[in-house]
Amino acid sequence: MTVNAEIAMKDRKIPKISMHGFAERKDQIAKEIIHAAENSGFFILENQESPSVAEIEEMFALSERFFDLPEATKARTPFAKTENTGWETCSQIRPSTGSPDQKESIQLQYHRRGDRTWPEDPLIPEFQQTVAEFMEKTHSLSMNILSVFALALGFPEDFFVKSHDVNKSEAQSTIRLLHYHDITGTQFPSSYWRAGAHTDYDCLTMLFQKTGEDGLEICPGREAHTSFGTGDLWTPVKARTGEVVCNIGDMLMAWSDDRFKSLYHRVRCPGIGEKQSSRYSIAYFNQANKDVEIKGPLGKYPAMTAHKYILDATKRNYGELRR
Ligand SMILES: O=C(O)CCC(=O)C(=O)O
Ligand SMILES: [Fe+2]
Repeated sequence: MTVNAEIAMKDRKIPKISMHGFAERKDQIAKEIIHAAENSGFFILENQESPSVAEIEEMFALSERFFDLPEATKARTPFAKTENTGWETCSQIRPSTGSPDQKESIQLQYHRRGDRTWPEDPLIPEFQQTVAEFMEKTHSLSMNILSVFALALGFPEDFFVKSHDVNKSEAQSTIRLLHYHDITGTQFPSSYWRAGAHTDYDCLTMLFQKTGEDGLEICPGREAHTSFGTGDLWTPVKARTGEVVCNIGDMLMAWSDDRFKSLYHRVRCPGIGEKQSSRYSIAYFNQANKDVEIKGPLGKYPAMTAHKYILDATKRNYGELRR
């Protein structure tokens, strides 16, 4: 690659798509989304009606209150690999790095609210309701985007809406609140990351970030959902409260016979001299219900249930989960 091409990749703009007037401008917005999914894999939504900037800020404030709880309290809802729910800290070792992510996170599923996989109500009384409402809003926004993908693949418009029914017991969609610890004064070796390079294994991730809390980087150029190599040209994604960073996951890359790209991404560990205070983010992973069969229109890959797809991916990604 020429030097100029390398510079172009590093400075590459992530497409920004305004959701203003989605119902009236759907055809235009759909064109932009499909172009972004086929070419960049990552795109940023702005001006969506819901969740609003105020609702996103409220969700971040709640997340901060949760992570401020004592570790022993948070550990009462431990991460369960087979369920893909619960709280973990500095325990996820990505296959790409071999060192634990410098973060803590809690994963929750909508249909399981109120059971042992959610923190008990009295800890933060409004936690469950606020998180559930935020999930509902983010889910609806996700379904708008997934409907666009369904039509582009030749499926009925509600195809992915039906396969991502979060009210059913087979649901697998998950929200993940993330807190990257304050590491002020610590210089981690270069093999340490806040989140090591990985692809997401869902259909579509909706990521919320906070202005000033940068660090996310993406790597373009992945051609098959089964390939694990990464390039070394990373593009930073600026964090802005209110925007929704969308990225295609491996499940949709498989479902689209590799037409829509699921890219490697990572979160840098800032070094001494950089802003090393806490970073918060929120990810909503749209994952098809367990019993749904993933089968692309061209049949490039053998059909597989979404249950097996997620189980295989969690084994790969949490295989070395440290306890
Ligand atoms: O925190 C971020 O910005 C990215 C998180 C992420 O990629 C993930 O949890 O899969
Ligand atoms: Fe990710």
